[in-house]
Amino acid sequence: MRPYHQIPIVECGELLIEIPLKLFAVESPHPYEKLGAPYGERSPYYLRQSVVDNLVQAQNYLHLLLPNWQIQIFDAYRPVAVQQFMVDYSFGEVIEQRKLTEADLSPEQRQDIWEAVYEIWAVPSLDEQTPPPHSTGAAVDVTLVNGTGQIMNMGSPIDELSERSHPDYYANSSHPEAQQYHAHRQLLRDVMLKAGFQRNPREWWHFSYGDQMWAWLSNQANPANSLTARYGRLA
Ligand SMILES: C[C@@H](N)C(=O)N[C@H](C)C(=O)O
Ligand SMILES: [Zn+2]
Repeated sequence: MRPYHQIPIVECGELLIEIPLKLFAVESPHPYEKLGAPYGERSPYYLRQSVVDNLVQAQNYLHLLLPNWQIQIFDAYRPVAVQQFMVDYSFGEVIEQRKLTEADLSPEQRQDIWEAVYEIWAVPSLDEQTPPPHSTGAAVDVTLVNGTGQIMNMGSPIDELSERSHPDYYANSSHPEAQQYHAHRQLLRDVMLKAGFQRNPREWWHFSYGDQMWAWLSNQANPANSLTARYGRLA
């Protein structure tokens, strides 16, 4: 359980709709589809209606500052089966990086690897009270692309299992490159928050609107609020 799982979900029934991809840059091929994640008939490029509206708004704010830049969509809707697939895939990746063999793992090593995986991945829970954020259609993983179509360097790739994923990892560095990374992360955060999103405190790329994490972060930022989540799990 994470603290945000205490937030009640009052499902509003809003539709999951296709993201108008022609308005955005898009990571292609889709990073999890190319790994064989089991989307079935579903597409990752769907979000709840208000979440799409806010994403368009975020890009409009970006255009006021930098007319030719774009928000690049890395991932959006993620069925629980895909969440499970990605969690298992990441577990395997850590084993490989550490040059271990799954059959030989001690219980402590296994536990340590799961802790590393769940630092950035949500548990693929089927409990309706604790849905993975992306399975609600409220969460989106994004980055920035400049006017010449180059993906901005944020100082770490999306989904890296390391402290570099923390949004403020480069905040106090005196290195000019690191300051650039932080400036890019702040720009992305500023336009997304202005459009109503909240950012995951552990990941510079993960934003959501209307889910439990969003309500919890909004309530933390303003203790006078007692927001509930408007989106629960879809599948
Ligand atoms: C790992 C990253 N892509 C992500 O989406 N993390 C959040 C917490 C999630 O799994 O919902
Ligand atoms: Zn995410």
